[in-house]
Amino acid sequence: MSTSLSNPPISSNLDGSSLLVAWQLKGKTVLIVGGGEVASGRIEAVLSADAKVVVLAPAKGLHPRTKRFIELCLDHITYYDRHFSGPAELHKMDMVLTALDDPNSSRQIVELCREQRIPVNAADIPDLCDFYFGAQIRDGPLQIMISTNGSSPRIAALLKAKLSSALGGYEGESIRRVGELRDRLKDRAPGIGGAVSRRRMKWMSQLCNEWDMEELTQLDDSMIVKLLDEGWEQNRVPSVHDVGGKSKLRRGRLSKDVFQSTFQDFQAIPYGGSTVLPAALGFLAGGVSVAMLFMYHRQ
Ligand SMILES: C[C@@]1(CC(=O)O)C2=NC(=C\c3[nH]c(c(CCC(=O)O)c3CC(=O)O)Cc3[nH]c(c(CC(=O)O)c3CCC(=O)O)/C=C3\N/C(=C\2)[C@@H](CCC(=O)O)[C@]3(C)CC(=O)O)/[C@H]1CCC(=O)O
Ligand SMILES: NC(=O)c1ccc[n+]([C@@H]2O[C@H](COP(=O)([O-])OP(=O)(O)OC[C@H]3O[C@@H](n4cnc5c(N)ncnc54)[C@H](O)[C@@H]3O)[C@@H](O)[C@H]2O)c1
Repeated sequence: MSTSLSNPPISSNLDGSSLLVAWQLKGKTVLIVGGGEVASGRIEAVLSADAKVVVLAPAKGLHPRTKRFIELCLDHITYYDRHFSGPAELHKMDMVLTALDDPNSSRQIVELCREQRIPVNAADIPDLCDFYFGAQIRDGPLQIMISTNGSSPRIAALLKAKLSSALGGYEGESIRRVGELRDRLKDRAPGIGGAVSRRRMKWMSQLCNEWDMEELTQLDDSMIVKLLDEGWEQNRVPSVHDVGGKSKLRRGRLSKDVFQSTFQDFQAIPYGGSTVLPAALGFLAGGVSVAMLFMYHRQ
């Protein structure tokens, strides 16, 4: 299919789904009403987002996991042993989650939240929710949420198991290391928008395309410095081996087309000095790499 800038492709699936975002809760306060098993999952989810949590539920209905969280996370959870008592409970809340065995109370709490424009989820009444939870896979900064938009939470849970088993276990660490490199790159070449931003984006994308994801877990302090000195400063992307790491060459890891297109995009970006020498060297290195990949594929 050919595309052009005047006729860019847009999704044909524009309605009937929900907005998927990574909501930032650090420093915010979340009220959880209810203390059963569902509430315990909510507590875990908001704690992983560094929120302050207020739990409101009679002690006699607490699930053992909810109890454990309350006992272990004293710094993060404020617990009140009582039923929801009215609008004053919502004071200064940034989000409210109800997980009750009493739909009437759920409904009332949701209405109060609406009046105060506080985003709310009621575990038992999807129609009243501002947002749904989903099945979650977490590995450090990697967060995968599977949502069936209210149609089949069980299938979301089953898909989670399927997707988890397809992961290698190193992705979270790769992402953490790349995050560190991105921060250091922004320190070295600061600025928002414009040519420097475009050049940073191309360089980062090319690195992630060319290195195997598992290789990225090796990015320690000294490799990061080398990458920036010998890669970024010289307008090239060294291999993991070039900066003192161990290569992990896999069959089919990078197609010739992908390599050539990212490499050409990267060359097209101007930077401080002359682009002729690095471009020529890059072209030579690119040619050699493509030839090596080609030979590798033919073995
Ligand atoms: C994904 C997950 C996340 C989580 O809760 O953290 C989640 N439900 C999970 C499990 C699960 N929930 C239920 C079953 C029994 C099987 C079944 O009913 O199908 C199972 C299966 C199990 O336990 O394995 C019962 C159920 N769920 C809802 C209602 C009310 C209703 O539908 O009316 C009823 C009672 C229905 C009734 O009375 O008949 C409603 C919602 N549940 C959602 C999320 C939202 C939509 C998400 C989506 O569609 O993707 C939504 C709309 C609101 C919300 O909760 O935000 C979590 C799996 C996490 C994991 O395993 O990782
Ligand atoms: N969304 C989901 O994933 C999902 C999954 C299963 C069940 N559900 C629904 O979620 C609800 C909660 O499920 P559960 O298994 O945790 O139930 P549960 O019966 O174990 O827990 C209910 C909790 O709510 C407390 N409670 C009741 N009224 C209250 C009030 N007015 N103020 C404060 N606390 C109050 C109870 O003391 C108890 O701690 C149920 O309605 C269930 O149908 C949702």
